[in-house]
Amino acid sequence: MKTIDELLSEGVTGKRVFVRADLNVPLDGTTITDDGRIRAVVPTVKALADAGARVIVASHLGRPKGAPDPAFSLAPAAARLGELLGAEVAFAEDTVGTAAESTVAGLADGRVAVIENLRFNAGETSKDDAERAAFADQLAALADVYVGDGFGAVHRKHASVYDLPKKLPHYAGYLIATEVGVLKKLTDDVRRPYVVALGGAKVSDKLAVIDQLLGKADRLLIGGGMAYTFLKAKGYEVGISLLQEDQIPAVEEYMERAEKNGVELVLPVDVLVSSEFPDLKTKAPAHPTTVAADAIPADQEGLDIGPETRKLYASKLADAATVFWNGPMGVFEHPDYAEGTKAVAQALVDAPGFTVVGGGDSAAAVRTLGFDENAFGHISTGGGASLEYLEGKTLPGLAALED
Ligand SMILES: Nc1ncnc2c1ncn2[C@@H]1O[C@H](COP(=O)(O)OP(=O)(O)OP(=O)(O)O)[C@@H](O)[C@H]1O
Ligand SMILES: O=C(O)[C@H](O)COP(=O)(O)O
Repeated sequence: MKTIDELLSEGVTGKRVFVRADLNVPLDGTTITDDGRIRAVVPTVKALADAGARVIVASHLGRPKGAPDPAFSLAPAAARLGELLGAEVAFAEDTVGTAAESTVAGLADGRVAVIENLRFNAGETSKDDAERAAFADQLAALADVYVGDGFGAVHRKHASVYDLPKKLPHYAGYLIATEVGVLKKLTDDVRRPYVVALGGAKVSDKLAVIDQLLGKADRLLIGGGMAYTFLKAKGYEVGISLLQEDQIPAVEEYMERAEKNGVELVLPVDVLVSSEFPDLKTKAPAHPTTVAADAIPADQEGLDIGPETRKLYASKLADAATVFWNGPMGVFEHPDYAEGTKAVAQALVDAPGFTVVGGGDSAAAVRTLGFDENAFGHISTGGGASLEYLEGKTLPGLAALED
């Protein structure tokens, strides 16, 4: 993989450099609630700009349906990037076409532009190779060189991640180099006990990872939205909790295999439930009830792990030599459902070993709940991406940079 340092030594003055970042930050309306992913790409953007490149920063945000949707505009992220760089950042209101072309044409050497959300275009995420390649051609027309630095999205076979680097000279940015360097430590010679904690909401994406982790981790702690498919597979009723019904047979097999292989698969023993998802805007009191994991009422959903589970998970992390944690334990954005995530974060801080937190929302949770970033071994910008890396999968965005 060629790195950005090689690009810089070749000289970039006046070159149009396309930086594929992951600016998929949590938003409350147009307010960014955690700018960690923007800060993470600053070293790459700054180095290129300082060397006289014309920098085009591109990213996805959320999961719009292949068409413009103002709720997912990158305009707030562009403004924040400008503040962090201490320089004006131009914003193109379209990803490709006239608006993007004229913004890029107007860039002076050493200046930066952000183009609108890549996923406003169906070609970005298309499963059709030709459609993706056609969109990548449009993106390629904007630039001379490609720098991949959106670690959080390298597991996606998307046009800007996988197809575009094939069309331009390509290099890995500083963030990707750092992330891969740290995660490699967890795949090469991991110190034991190795404990993995999994939660969050992208259940279908992340359940498959457990298949591989069963051969690697000593203990798996399951929380967040992920837990209810396990509880259901155990024969419990989960009410209206997040559930991946089609994965139940796979989860049953994971539980059997864990037992056979001597991997501790730890599930919640109690959960906080409510009949309503909380209002994350007003943060109005949600008045949840604590119930045993096998007593979730039919009309209620589990939204955090309960107090006994918090203690149990803390005890399972207390002697860990290596920890990887992805996915909040509950809907931490609401104070009534933040205690589970706080307890696991605190247990990582207290654990004697090397701790890695991965994921956009997991990293945001750690910071917004008031933890010191330096208390963790590494905070990765990638959730699904880091899990798939640990799984040993070939990640499209890394493979494309290696080619
Ligand atoms: N029990 C639950 N029910 C519904 N949503 C939940 C539950 N527990 C956690 N969540 C939600 O999960 C979301 C985060 O999940 P996600 O899988 O996106 O994690 P992540 O750290 O951002 O990883 P990635 O980077 O892959 O997106 C949070 O917004 C949180 O509110
Ligand atoms: O949040 C993430 O994990 C990355 O930005 C990738 O987003 P995605 O899961 O919507 O592809």
